[in-house]
Amino acid sequence: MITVEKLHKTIKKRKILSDVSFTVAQGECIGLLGPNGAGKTTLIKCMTGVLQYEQGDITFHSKPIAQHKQHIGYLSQHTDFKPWMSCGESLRFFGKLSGLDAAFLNDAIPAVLEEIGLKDKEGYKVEQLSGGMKQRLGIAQAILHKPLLLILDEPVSALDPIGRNEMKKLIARLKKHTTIIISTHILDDASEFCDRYLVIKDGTIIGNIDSHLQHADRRQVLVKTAEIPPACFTWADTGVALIESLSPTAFLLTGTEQLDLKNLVNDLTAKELDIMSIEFYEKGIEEVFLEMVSDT
Ligand SMILES: Nc1ncnc2c1ncn2[C@@H]1O[C@H](COP(=O)(O)OP(=O)(O)OP(=O)(O)O)[C@@H](O)[C@H]1O
Repeated sequence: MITVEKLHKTIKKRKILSDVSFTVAQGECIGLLGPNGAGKTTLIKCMTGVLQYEQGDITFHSKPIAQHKQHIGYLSQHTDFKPWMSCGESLRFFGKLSGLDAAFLNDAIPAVLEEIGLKDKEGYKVEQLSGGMKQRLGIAQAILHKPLLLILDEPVSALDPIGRNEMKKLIARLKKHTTIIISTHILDDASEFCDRYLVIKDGTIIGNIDSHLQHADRRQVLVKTAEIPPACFTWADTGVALIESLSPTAFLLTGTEQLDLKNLVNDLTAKELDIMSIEFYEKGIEEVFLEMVSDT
């Protein structure tokens, strides 16, 4: 379990993080979301010990997180590999810096390169790698020592759709045995592997979105019809206050209070509307996020 409690961080006399508190349970995969400049990277740097903070506590299994550095894997926003080094040399260099011994690295490097889809690239120079490949090498460096906690700062930002897809599969594999915190702006991808999201804005956590919760607003119903409703059709007397046409055959209905799906189906069928599907409207993570950051 990771606990961040009342964290405050000031940079150049400017408050960057203010009273940040949250917990992450073992095995959870948490998405850290927020607009540009919200403080995500600063928070991550405080958690990984890259930055000091003037107030607050960060603990991992009840001990200061600084005592668990060997259990943390970190992919920074900008990887810092030397272009003239090969992938294998780079991993060996960072592995040695982390105190990993040569015998361990001999086995671990080919295995991790295979895991992240850079098999056979051990001898490739970093300067020969694409941006996406470099980002994958960054992940390799972060997971080389088999960390218990993996913190990834925008791991998919430089990847093409194929690379993103591979990354999603990799994260899905890693989350089986690793607690993961991911900062990302690519919310649709994150929704495939995150259990929960922390939303940060102006250095403060403004909300927590549980991805298992259905973001359905029971006042909103999405109706799709088999055909364009006839000109004589009217939505009147169905208890619906607002109708938004999303397409000629898709309508978002909003009631002043919770809508009763069964009554609505009966009313619309009585009006001979040819319903193809009807369901409570479920907001996507992006829509929920945008509402949160614009409301506060
Ligand atoms: N070394 C620094 N000196 C001055 N200001 C800084 C420094 N590092 C960060 N900041 C400021 O702190 C704020 C938070 O930055 P941070 O990089 O943590 O945000 P972020 O949420 O990660 O943004 P992004 O999504 O754009 O990466 C920004 O206003 C940034 O300008």
